[in-house]
Parts: sequence; structure tokens; C-alpha cells
Amino acid sequence: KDKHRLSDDVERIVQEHLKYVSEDVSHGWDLIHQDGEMKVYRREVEENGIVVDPLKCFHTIKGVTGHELCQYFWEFQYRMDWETTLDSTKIIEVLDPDTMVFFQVHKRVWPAAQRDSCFWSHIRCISNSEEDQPTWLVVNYTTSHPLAPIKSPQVRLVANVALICETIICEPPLNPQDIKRENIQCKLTYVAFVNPGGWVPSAALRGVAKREYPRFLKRFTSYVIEQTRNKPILF
Ligand SMILES: O=S(=O)(CCO)c1ccc(-c2ccc(C3CCCC3)c([C@@H]3C[C@@H]3c3ccccn3)c2)cc1
Repeated sequence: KDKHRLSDDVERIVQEHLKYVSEDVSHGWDLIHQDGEMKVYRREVEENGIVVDPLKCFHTIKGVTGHELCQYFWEFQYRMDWETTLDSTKIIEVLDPDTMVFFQVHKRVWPAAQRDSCFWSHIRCISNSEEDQPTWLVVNYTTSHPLAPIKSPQVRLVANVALICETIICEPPLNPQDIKRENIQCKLTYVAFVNPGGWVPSAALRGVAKREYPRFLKRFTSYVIEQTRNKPILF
């Protein structure tokens, strides 16, 4: 793999997420939303009076693979089909076939000032030998970039987000070619560390997060189920 200027950062953050994903949420996390298989947890954390609550979501989605979920989350061309909280998104640099930098303007959430964000976004397949299916992940991590100048009144968000997906084959048929969508499901873990980048009233931001994250995850997963329904399975 040819290295690029962010290769070491990407490697470090991916390894951090792989360590963190299995940490349990039994201590210090509040279950803020449950809808069927979807469980959304949050820890209340403030840094210099700014709410930076970590968010962790676990979900099991039937009929799609982790590769499919990560592909639709990472690929740029689908972004505005499922993302309803953005005014715009654009790729500003491609670092390698699995890593790009994008710039986004988020819809304004009154009373906060409008936020924009600049992330490197990396997709990766981690094939753990003993398991039958690999783990797929996408990490979105804030980076600065000359083509994403900070322009007031917009406030630059700081975020570290990961979508980590395991694929499970239920009652695998003897011949792998015969696997159907009803035989597969995906265990998804979504973690988001978002610092709004400037002061937002705590109660308002906590209310927005509590409403928007579950909505965002439900909309995204429903979108992927719909898009993949009649397509060949992408393992
Ligand atoms: O998964 S991603 O990487 C998908 C990239 O397209 C991602 C998701 C969400 C955000 C995000 C951006 C802004 C805000 C706030 C901060 C002040 C005013 C807006 C929030 C707060 C938590 C609430 C929120 C949660 C979900 C969706 C929108 N709003 C979240 C950033 C990246």
C-alpha cells in the first residue's frame, strides 16, 4: 500500500477505534434511545463548559452485510440521499482509493451558529482469520486542509466518528453460493465524539443529539436496506 501524508494518523485512529469498540457500556453510559435492535448510549462529558458527550450505538440489521453498510456510509455519491442534516458536502482531496478528505456544511441548528466540518474518511476491511466474515469499518476524523478555510460566522466542528460492522451468516447453507439475504445480518457499532467547536447551550445540544443521532442512524440503515434489497450480496 502506498503511504500518503495522513497514513500514520489513519493507522493510529483506526487502531484506537478497534480497541475501543469492544469496551462495554455498563458503567457511566446512559441508554438514551432504544428502537428494536437499536440501542443508543451517551456519556455526559463537558470540556471547558462545552458539551462533548461521546455517543455509542449498537444495532443489528437483517439482510445487509457490513461491507454494504460501510460502502454506503463512505461512498460520497450516496451521502445526500441519506444525510438530512447537511447543506452541502464535497470531496477536496483523494489520498488513496480508501481515503479521502471531504468538507461539509451542516444545517444550522438554532440557536447554535452554523457548523462546518473537514474530515479525512477511511474505509477498511479487517479480516480476522478465525471468524468467517471480516469486519468492515469507516472512520471520519477531523483534519485541517488548505481547501477548507475556516470562515466565520461558520464554526468548525471537531469530530472523531467510526462505523464498525461485523457480518453474521445465520444457518449457512452448505454451498456459500446459496447464501440469501435472509441468512445474513450485520452487527453495527457507531461511535461519535463530536466537539461543536464553540459554545452551544448544553441542554439544547443534548436535546439535538438525543433526537438527531437515532434519527440519523435509522434513516441511514433503512436507506442501505432499501438500496441493497434486490442487488447481489456484497460480502
Ligand atoms: O457520522 S458522521 O461523520 C456523518 C458525516 O456526514 C457525523 C454525524 C453527525 C455530526 C454532527 C454535526 C453537527 C452537530 C451539531 C453541533 C452543533 C450544531 C449541530 C452534531 C450534533 C450531535 C447532533 C447531531 C447528530 C446527528 C446528526 C446531526 N446532528 C453532529 C457530524 C458528523
